[in-house]
Amino acid sequence: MSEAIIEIQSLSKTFRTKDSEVRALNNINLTIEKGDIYGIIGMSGAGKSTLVRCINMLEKPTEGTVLFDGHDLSSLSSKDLRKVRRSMGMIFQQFNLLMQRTAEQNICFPLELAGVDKTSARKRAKELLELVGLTDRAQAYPAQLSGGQKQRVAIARALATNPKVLLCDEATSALDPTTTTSILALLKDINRRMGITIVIITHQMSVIEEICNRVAIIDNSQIAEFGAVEDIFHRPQTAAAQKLVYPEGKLSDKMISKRCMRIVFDGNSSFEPIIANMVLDCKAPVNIMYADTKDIDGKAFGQMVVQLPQDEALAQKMFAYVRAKGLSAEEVNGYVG
Ligand SMILES: Nc1ncnc2c1ncn2[C@@H]1O[C@H](COP(=O)(O)OP(=O)(O)OP(=O)(O)O)[C@@H](O)[C@H]1O
Repeated sequence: MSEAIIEIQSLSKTFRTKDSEVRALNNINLTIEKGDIYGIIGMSGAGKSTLVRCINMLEKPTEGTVLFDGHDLSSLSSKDLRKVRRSMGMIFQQFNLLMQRTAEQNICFPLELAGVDKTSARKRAKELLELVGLTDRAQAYPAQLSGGQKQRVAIARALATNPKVLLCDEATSALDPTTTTSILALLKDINRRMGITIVIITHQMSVIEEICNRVAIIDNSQIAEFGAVEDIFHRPQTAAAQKLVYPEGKLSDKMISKRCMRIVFDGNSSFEPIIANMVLDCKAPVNIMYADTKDIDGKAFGQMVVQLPQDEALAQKMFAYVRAKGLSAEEVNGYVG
């Protein structure tokens, strides 16, 4: 049975400066369950970083509560809060490593703060360096490491105190696509092997699709939509979700005032030439406005947007054809990114 590890209840955060007030979070309710890889996605300024900082109480909520493993964090003494924080590892976009310390010494750092003796700390650091694939770089300084390697050290450091949750704030945003994939694979492996719950803050839907099982979309300081990643990717309900899921920009100019069908390939169908067969079956041509599909072991993943014929009966026939093949299809009428 699933069990909540983080419960955010009616949480709001207002920043007050001398002459202004910013409501960064407005009535957030969110439950993250043990073992989840939970994505929190939104545009710049939506409130993502504030939310993650409220989860570990680096930022005190103006209203509402955060329950961590059943404990109301705002009711804890600072000593207890420090203890709980050790159960929440965190990694950042800019890695935040200590530049004057080697990889191994960076990993030992939180253990030293927790009062662990040097020998035990070094032993644990060695295990973690092995886990993140950096055994041979133990004595390297951050300046001698690539971005991906630095993030691996940061992950090892975050895991040093055996956290229950790993909070990742734009952890792959400074990395190239290949390195991003390898870091996400490492996080997935850590989640599976160690059972650590992972919270991923990002502005990239590709990150969510790659490793998260659940997602919350934060827009304008509020949760616009949340649920299983598959459901949101197939059927985004709100404008905020659609903006993230649809291939924005790449087709917006072409799609203005055109009636289109978005088809999602989720790996349940083999990659038969579905559009070609639909055209043959319906005896009407279509324009492919956008396609981002990939073939993995003979299964199709990704999405495609095709312009539908003007004729209503033909358009409906095309929807029926695609859905009969077990694919999800929805209309994106006059969508402008
Ligand atoms: N310490 C602060 N004082 C005043 N305003 C703040 C503070 N921290 C954040 N804000 C404001 O709160 C809002 C949300 O910011 P936040 O950094 O949480 O957004 P974000 O979604 O993480 O954005 P980004 O992806 O650009 O980092 C913004 O309007 C921001 O200017």
